[in-house]
Amino acid sequence: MSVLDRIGSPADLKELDRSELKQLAEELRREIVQTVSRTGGHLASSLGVVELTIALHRVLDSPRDKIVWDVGHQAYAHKLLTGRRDRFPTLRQLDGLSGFPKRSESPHDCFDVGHSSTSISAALGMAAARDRRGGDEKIVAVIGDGSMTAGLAYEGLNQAGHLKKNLVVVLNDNEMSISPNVGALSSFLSRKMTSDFFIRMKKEAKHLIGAMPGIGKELLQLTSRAEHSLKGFFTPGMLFEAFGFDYFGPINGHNLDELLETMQNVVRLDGPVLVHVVTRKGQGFRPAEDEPSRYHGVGPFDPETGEVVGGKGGAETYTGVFGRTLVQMAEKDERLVAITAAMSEGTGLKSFAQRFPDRFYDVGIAEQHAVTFAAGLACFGLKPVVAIYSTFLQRAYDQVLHDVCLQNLPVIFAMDRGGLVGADGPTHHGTFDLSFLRCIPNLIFMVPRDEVELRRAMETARRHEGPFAFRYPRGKARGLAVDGDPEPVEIGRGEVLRRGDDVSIVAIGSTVADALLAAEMLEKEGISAGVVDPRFIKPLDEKLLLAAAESGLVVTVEENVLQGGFGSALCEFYADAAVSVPVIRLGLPDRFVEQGEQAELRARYGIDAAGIAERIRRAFAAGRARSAGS
Ligand SMILES: Cc1ncc(C[n+]2csc(CCOP(=O)(O)OP(=O)(O)O)c2C)c(N)n1
Ligand SMILES: CC(=O)[C@@H](O)[C@H](O)COP(=O)(O)O
Ligand SMILES: [Mg+2]
Repeated sequence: MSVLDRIGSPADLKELDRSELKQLAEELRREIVQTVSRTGGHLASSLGVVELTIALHRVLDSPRDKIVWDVGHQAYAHKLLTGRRDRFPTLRQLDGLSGFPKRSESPHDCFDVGHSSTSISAALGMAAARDRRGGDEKIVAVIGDGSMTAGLAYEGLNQAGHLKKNLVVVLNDNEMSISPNVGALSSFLSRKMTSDFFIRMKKEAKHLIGAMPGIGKELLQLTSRAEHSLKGFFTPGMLFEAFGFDYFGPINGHNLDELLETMQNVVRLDGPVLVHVVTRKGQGFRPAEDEPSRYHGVGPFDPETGEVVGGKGGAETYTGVFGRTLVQMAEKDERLVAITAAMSEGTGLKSFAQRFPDRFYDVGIAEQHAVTFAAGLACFGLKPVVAIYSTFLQRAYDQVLHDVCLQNLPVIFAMDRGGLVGADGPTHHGTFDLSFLRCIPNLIFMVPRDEVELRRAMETARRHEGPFAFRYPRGKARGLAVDGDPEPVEIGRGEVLRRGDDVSIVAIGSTVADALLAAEMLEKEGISAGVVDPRFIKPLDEKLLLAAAESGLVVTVEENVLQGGFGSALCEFYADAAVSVPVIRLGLPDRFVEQGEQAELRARYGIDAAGIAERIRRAFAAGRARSAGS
């Protein structure tokens, strides 16, 4: 029987001796690699915190005590130790175990996550609530150095230092976000200390200077000004101490003895404490150690060699088309600059960064800043392209509205992962943007149906002197030829793709292809369906929509929530124009959609070709039944 076989709940960890704990770390890593090699998932981050997870569960009493994981993409060992081993093979599958902590999944998951940098605020809220009701639960937030680049984390630190609640923040520092971590803070944290003695010496020198009666404060300020010669006095701890935290570290996050000793001590302390743990992303699996970005979120791979299976060949991804086209455009238009919030791989900006290093900005996980930074660039005549996942743009809503659109600034929002993203599930589906952007004045919003149209959207956006957004899906494009310079489209002009007398299917973005397939199916059954691509969510092609109504039945299709989405826009327009026509709206319901493959989810929610055809078939069957009855 393996050590892992003996762990039914975290309480069982307390029965193990130290050597068994080390054995457990190995077994957890093996189990994670084996499973993720089949399911895909966030491998490198999870491998990096195996010892930390064991130490926390050994010292704490979960679920009474709380571990608040930031992002939650590193929580696989936590899942395995908290009674979910039998379901682990279903990780990230339809109706399976979530890739992130989820309160509905286990009492050991105390906060739902997926987006970053929430852990300190959430943990502080729990600590404040605990104290109001007079509890003594221990509350620990675990946040990565990448997630510490977000302003939200500092808002939490700031209030924690003020409230002085008992709270432990573990900073898991592996010098990596998805790509190597960026920014001044990252350089500060990774300043290497040469020995324990040296660290202590610096700390004591700082305390000594600061404590000098009368002049300590001034002297400390002086030392910071004389930056060059006295740089060595400053340790990462000073930053957190300034926020009112007691700082411990840096400690080796793969040394269980060191971790256990530190955690045992810090959870007993009063007030906010920060433990700086240094780990290696991908620890224990060579390919992931060597290429942590590649194995951050990885598809199925060979567990022996790490070689990723599948994925190669076939059509290029939308992301690839976007990245390649942006480089091509930037060669000709010097105003174009590109911005990412820590997602240079995911948004396809790697080649742009290589080709135009001084026109590329990775701002860290700081979506709000990314958008306002773009607004500033635009004020000085540049044309910033904010390449961002739809789901992460949610973070920067006010910046889009207040800093860009209100001032009518020419910022381009290239929204990747629009629509259903698949295995990451509800935290990551980009299924709200049609609704939340549609209501913002000045913004032009196009949803290209394929890669040819994506490139045309980019060119249209480049020429437009105001805010312009376009969204495109995760995954492979349609394999169409995309050479040469893209032609712009007329803003607000859609297209009739197929004529039909009985029903008009008005489909937007990636749903257009399915609408065309559905129309073909229906034709064989004697239903003549037209297909219209309105191209723009805003402004609407009113003439085209009026013409669509002439068929006597309009069906809208979108990969977005129905509330406030494209179908709503069409109905509002028909109401305002006093057009009376039955409209059937197909899209996502008013609830969070689960994880699963994109195709599985589209089928489940009836927005694939079969679903669209079936809904129209039913409408005609009901119509026939009605006329038979009258
Ligand atoms: C608001 C938000 N923006 C971007 C992301 C995408 N993302 C997920 S993990 C990650 C890097 C996190 O780095 P870190 O916190 O250091 O964790 P590590 O993977 O290094 O353990 C990023 C950028 C996200 N989840 N949330
Ligand atoms: C945890 C997180 O937010 C990212 O790692 C995300 O899972 C990336 O998604 P893609 O795989 O679509 O790039
Ligand atoms: Mg990191």
